[in-house]
Amino acid sequence: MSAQARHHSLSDMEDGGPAEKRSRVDNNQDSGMPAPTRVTSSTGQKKQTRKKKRKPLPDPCSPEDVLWNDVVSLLGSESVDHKIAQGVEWDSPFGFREEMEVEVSKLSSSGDALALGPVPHSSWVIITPFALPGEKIRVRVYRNSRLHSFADLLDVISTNPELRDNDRIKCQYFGKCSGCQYQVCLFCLLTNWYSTRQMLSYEDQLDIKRDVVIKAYHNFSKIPKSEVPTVHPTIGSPLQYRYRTKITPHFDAPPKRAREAEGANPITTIKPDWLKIGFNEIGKRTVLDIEECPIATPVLNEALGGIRSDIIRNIWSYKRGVSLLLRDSVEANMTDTPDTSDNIDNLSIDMEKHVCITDPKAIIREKVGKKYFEFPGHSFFQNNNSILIPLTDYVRDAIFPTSLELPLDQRPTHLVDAYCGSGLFSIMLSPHFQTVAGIELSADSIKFATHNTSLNKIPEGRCTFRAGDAANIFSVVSEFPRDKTALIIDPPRKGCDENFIDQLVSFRCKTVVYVSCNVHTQARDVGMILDKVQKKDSTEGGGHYVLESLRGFDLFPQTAHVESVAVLRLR
Ligand SMILES: C[S@@+](CC[C@H](N)C(=O)[O-])C[C@H]1O[C@@H](n2cnc3c(N)ncnc32)[C@H](O)[C@@H]1O
Repeated sequence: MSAQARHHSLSDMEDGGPAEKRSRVDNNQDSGMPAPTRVTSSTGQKKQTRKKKRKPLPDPCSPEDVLWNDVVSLLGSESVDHKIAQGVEWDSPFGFREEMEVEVSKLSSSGDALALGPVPHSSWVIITPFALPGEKIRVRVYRNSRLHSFADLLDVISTNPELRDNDRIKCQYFGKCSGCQYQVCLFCLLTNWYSTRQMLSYEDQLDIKRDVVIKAYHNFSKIPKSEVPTVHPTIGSPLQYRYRTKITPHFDAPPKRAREAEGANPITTIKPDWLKIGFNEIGKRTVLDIEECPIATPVLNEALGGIRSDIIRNIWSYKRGVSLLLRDSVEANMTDTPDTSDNIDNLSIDMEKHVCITDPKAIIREKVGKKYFEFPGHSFFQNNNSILIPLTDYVRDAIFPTSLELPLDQRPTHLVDAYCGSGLFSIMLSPHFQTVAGIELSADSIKFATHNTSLNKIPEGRCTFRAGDAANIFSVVSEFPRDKTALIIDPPRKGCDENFIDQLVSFRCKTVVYVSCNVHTQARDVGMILDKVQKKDSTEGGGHYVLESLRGFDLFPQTAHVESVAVLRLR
């Protein structure tokens, strides 16, 4: 669900009480309809006419669009088409703060409960957080949209014992905190990203994430069903709590009235009531005070206490709110040199000494298997270290499938790493290639990707990195032997642009492994690649891609997000 949609804004809550709000929703302002215009009738009385103006439809593949597809799938496309033909798809039967009981039918791709409205409004969908399929719930509507309304969960009247076990919830802030939304890369801010799944067993979480991958390819890839492989079970994270290596809690500066009441600015050790240091409260713009975050690594939680005390002591000196950065870093140990052999077997990282770094300019160090990665605190690195060996091994095995049993002289020798960050895939897989070329937009990350090749003593000249738009890599690697080249793509949430895809289609190397934290844009891009390659193949020859495999990786346990890996092979 979109951040916009979930965060029923302060104005929703503050400007006017329920009655005023109720009339606003009845007038369809919240549902994208314009305010009624007042005209004077022949009797001199004012009456209202309504000019219908449609709200723009969501951008394809946006979180709103993903949700709309879930709504259509629950209502059935015939019923939806019928409502649209009647022009009533924005006419919600529900008013602001209207309460009702519904039964949850399924979960949306962002992890919210979808229910049909109570009879006679069962061709309208109600969307609520924290409830599970099969549960009877009481909800209160706070916003209407196209054939659906968003509602707060008031009560779970009857639970689904097959799915829900509240004893599994390990976080005291569960149900209130939207913190994870603020802990991921910038593009993840566009989506709601919080811990909604703790009441589920881990196996159920993995199954649900597999369904998200299936649905994404069904709704967004435009690939014929017969050409979409059976999605493999989601690979679980070795750590399901204490895994996040980066958190970004925040706090507001003292409000004016508190400053005035305080007079001077004394140093204090007692936290004023208004001071909250943590993550946003779900559905609000207020901060929820967080003393520990169970999905963050232990060193971050240990540091959080001291950081909070420092803020409390100096709170009166802050003129503005602050967003903090806490990153888990392996302390540099000169006796612990990176492994230079071609063996990238996993080593336990438990022996490492970890520290919490808060300076965005400071260098963070992570260890993945036997390799080290250094990068500035402000730059991108995957946030769940515990699953990086399974993930990079999986990508390696996709490029060198044992099932193909290729003779040595036909094995891939060249790797292209698009959107390479500070070189994770390039460096982890470098022992298996003669030549690796990476590209990445952030010049800082590229500086560190190059540094990481020396840090890991990768033979000189094997890995080269350049800063720039990913599409620029194809002119650099034009001499690579296509039948022995593999391409890894790991773009941000918005996916690849069409220029990149066009050049990929012309380049057409043997294997493409597409890793993505947004399976919906991945499905769209993979569909486009297959389509464009097929058209080119039918006119120019050169082979077409098949979508060989699809699988989710749980980089984000306890949240609704899934990392998806698609493997394309040229035939
Ligand atoms: C999901 S991260 C993956 C990074 C890396 N593969 C890793 O696993 O650490 C996506 C990366 O794409 C970079 N990026 C964003 N837009 C880009 C573009 N147009 N061209 C190249 N890189 C881009 C971002 O800076 C970010 O480092």
